[in-house]
Amino acid sequence: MTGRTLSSPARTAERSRESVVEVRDLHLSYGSTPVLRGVDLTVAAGEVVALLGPNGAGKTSTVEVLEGFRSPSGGQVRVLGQDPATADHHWRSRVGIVLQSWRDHGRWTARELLTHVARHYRPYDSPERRRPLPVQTVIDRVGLTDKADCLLQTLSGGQRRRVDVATGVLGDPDVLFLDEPTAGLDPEARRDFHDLIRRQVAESATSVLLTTHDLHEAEALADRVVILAGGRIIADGPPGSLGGTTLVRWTERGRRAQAELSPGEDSTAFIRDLVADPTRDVADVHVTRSGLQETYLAMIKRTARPATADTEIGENA
Ligand SMILES: Nc1ncnc2c1ncn2[C@@H]1O[C@H](COP(=O)(O)OP(=O)(O)OP(=O)(O)O)[C@@H](O)[C@H]1O
Repeated sequence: MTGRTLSSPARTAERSRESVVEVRDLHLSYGSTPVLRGVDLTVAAGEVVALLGPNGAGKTSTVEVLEGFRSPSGGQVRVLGQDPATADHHWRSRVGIVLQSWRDHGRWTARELLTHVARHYRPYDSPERRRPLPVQTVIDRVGLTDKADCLLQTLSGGQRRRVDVATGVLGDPDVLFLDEPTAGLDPEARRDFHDLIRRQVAESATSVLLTTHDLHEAEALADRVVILAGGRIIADGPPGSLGGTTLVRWTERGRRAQAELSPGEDSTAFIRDLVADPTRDVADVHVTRSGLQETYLAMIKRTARPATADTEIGENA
């Protein structure tokens, strides 16, 4: 495995929390084409995890396996303690899903659709977990108050996406899978969505796994960012641990020098010591900080090279 992983104390702390999603050595092929080649992934109770990766990396495929909509070629998958492929209706009532594509309910209003879906959650209501949430509450939370009684086919793409999200949270899920939930949303709707997810996690300790191409969203929302590329997880850690390297460049006795500091290192102290050292003739100090975006792009680029060789092996197999 290439790329960065969580430091071991953080990983140990995370493992000690109850795992709501547990994936070990997940393999998935379409025909003879392997897409997932040994994915390991955990989501702890109440944790928000963002799954990142380039187009075609296998994010949707992974989420579909976790939802029980697609059978893996190999590996172990547990969601809320059960195998999604064989889990029962009670399990399904505890899982919220927002797929990438719309369902076709254009001649219904948002309220009609949500009222219809809400009925399916009623048998799973309990004093500990009231299911479903009141339809009007969900409508208000996703910012559809003014559009709740309009036909879905008259709503904009972003408004329809809000309906999808509303459907996903209606059952007050224990775990919520969201496939590119904010694609096509305007900045205000995106912020509303982030607030909705934070509230869902705070009030119901819902665990969330979302796929996104928006690195700012991952940084803003996720406790942990997981990067999928070349069929494997190439990085896994809090957003701050995956970005934030600092490149310090300077000239010393007329020659160029540089140092790359990792996120935990104190760059201010490094620079202070550098310029204070009387034995070194340091000048022209430049500091560049890289965020998650730079780290992500560098990791994807590094992974792209061996992945080409892997593909050839896979095709010959
Ligand atoms: N039903 C299918 N049959 C054959 N190949 C498929 C099928 N679904 C997906 N694939 C292929 O599997 C790979 C992974 O697709 P997937 O949709 O899981 O990727 P993704 O990471 O979600 O991509 P994106 O970011 O573009 O949504 C792609 O190469 C895709 O063409």
